[in-house]
Amino acid sequence: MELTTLILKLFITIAVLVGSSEFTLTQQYVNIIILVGFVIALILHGQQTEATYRLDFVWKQQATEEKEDMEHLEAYNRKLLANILPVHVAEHFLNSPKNNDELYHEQCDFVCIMFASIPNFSEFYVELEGNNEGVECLRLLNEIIADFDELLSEEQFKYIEKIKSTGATYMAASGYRHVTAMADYALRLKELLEEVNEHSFNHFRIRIGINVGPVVAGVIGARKPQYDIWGNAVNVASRMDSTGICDKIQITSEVNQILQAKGYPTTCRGAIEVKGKGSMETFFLEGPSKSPTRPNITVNPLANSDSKISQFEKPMTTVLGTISEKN
Ligand SMILES: Nc1ncnc2c1ncn2[C@@H]1O[C@H](COP(=O)(O)OP(=O)(O)OP(=O)(O)O)[C@@H](O)[C@H]1O
Repeated sequence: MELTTLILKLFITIAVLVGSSEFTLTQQYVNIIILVGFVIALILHGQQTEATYRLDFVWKQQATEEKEDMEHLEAYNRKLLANILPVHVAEHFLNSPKNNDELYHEQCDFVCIMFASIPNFSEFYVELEGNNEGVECLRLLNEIIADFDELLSEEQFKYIEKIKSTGATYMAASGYRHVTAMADYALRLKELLEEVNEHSFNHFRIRIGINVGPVVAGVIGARKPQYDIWGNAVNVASRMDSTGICDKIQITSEVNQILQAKGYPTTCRGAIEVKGKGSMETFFLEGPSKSPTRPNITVNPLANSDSKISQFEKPMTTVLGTISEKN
């Protein structure tokens, strides 16, 4: 603005001088050339300023778009990670420094572990031309596992964490306050498979085992991290499944003690031989709790007072089978 005023003033001064008789014709030409040069310089300056402003605007817009893209990517990565790992573990990895190769592990004093298998799925799985070399069988298994996953998004099961599914075996865990939720979940799995059988005209049978005890939780692998739990309590839970009976939920005496106190009907199976454990008395969970008002917190006869609250106490977001389901 100031520059424009200055130029105008200069123009007027020159015009006055040009008009005066003191100036010769040559001087007048020189002055006109100077004036024209000045005007051209002014126009060029104006254009340059406008170009700079435009460029600045485009860069700012690009920076905003890139920032938004980065934010979307970060949110997407968080979602992906939350599908693979429990939320608190995913947070740990997101907040830890890059190239952190340290093994992530946690000692959990008391966890409820469940294994649920469909033993006769292997009979159903056949690779034939008619079923797209077995793909149709896998499609049905995927639907069953996705239904099991979907159940976990219900409010009452939010403290249950899916650990993994291996073939036709589904593994989940919960904190010590949620043994009853795990029992309810196991009962729902049975109902769900019955519904699947009705709709698909199949005769799948489910066999479930539940145990409680201390575990070590950790993440194995860097490029394809897998969250898992290990320990004798996990082995016994797996044995409760593998030594179980189809359509039954086999539980250890510790689980039985907790569930009975909460009004769940159970029956004693008697002593069975468990590899690595010898003879174990086990029980079957027969149905839902008969207690009308069942408090959320389960009194745990095994937990000592200074027992650490495991990470399973934290509510987990739904862990769905396929990544795309959550996005
Ligand atoms: N984190 C886990 N995920 C899946 N399965 C597990 C896990 N930990 C233990 N198991 C299963 O628990 C079962 C009992 O384990 P254990 O170590 O007592 O026996 P094993 O001799 O290694 O197993 P097996 O007799 O099946 O060969 C095994 O079948 C094992 O696959």
